[in-house]
Amino acid sequence: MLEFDAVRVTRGPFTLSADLSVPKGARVAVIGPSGSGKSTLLSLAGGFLAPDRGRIRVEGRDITVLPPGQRPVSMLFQDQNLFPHLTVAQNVGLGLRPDGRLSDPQRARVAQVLDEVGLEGMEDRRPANLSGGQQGRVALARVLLRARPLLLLDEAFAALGPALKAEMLALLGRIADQTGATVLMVTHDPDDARSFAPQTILVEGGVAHPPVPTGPLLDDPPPGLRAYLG
Ligand SMILES: Nc1ncnc2c1ncn2[C@@H]1O[C@H](COP(=O)(O)OP(=O)(O)OP(=O)(O)O)[C@@H](O)[C@H]1O
Repeated sequence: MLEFDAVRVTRGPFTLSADLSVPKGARVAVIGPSGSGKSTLLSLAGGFLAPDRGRIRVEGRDITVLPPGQRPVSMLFQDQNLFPHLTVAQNVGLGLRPDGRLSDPQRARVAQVLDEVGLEGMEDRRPANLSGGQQGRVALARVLLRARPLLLLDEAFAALGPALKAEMLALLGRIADQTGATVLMVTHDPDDARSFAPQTILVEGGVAHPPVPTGPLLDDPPPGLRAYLG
């Protein structure tokens, strides 16, 4: 369970309020017009931004003042957060030990998750020598290895073509099943929300609304969302 309890944050002239909870293991899309505060909501959960008011909890534990690295959270951005000078195996291994000094069992576990995401035989390559889809798999392998309770994606697959994006969403779904993670996914594509997320948080007019069923929301959107979806 992820809770935003009477959270409020101001960035210049912009204020976002969030008073909502997301059940454990849920898959939730975060949609809303550009500049409405979707990334702000994820930054609050990830610890990259501190609220002015309110508390944030994951599975009952107050994480409001914890730094990002100590939160039970993994976050994926569009650039996949890969280090160009490290190999695939080293990039994934960082999910277990930030200093990269893995024990033999940890190394075996890295090899296992690389197999699970279809990257067997690519352990020693560097990110520049991988396709976009393979880079996405490396990032997802790290998420799988970390197995944190909360997974945040900020338009992580927005740059991928439709077939590859569908493949990544399917892999993400398998990883979420395997780890039991709660997933919040910012997307501009209503089809992603429909296919991946039974629930959606609408961010609009300075408010992150509690999650509602995705289909009915998109079938009959409120005026602000309708204008944005076109
Ligand atoms: N570092 C910052 N400093 C001040 N204001 C910011 C900062 N980052 C974002 N904002 C403002 O906060 C508001 C919400 O931004 P946010 O990035 O959360 O929107 P978004 O819904 O993710 O937008 P988009 O869909 O375009 O990525 C915007 O009005 C933006 O101008």
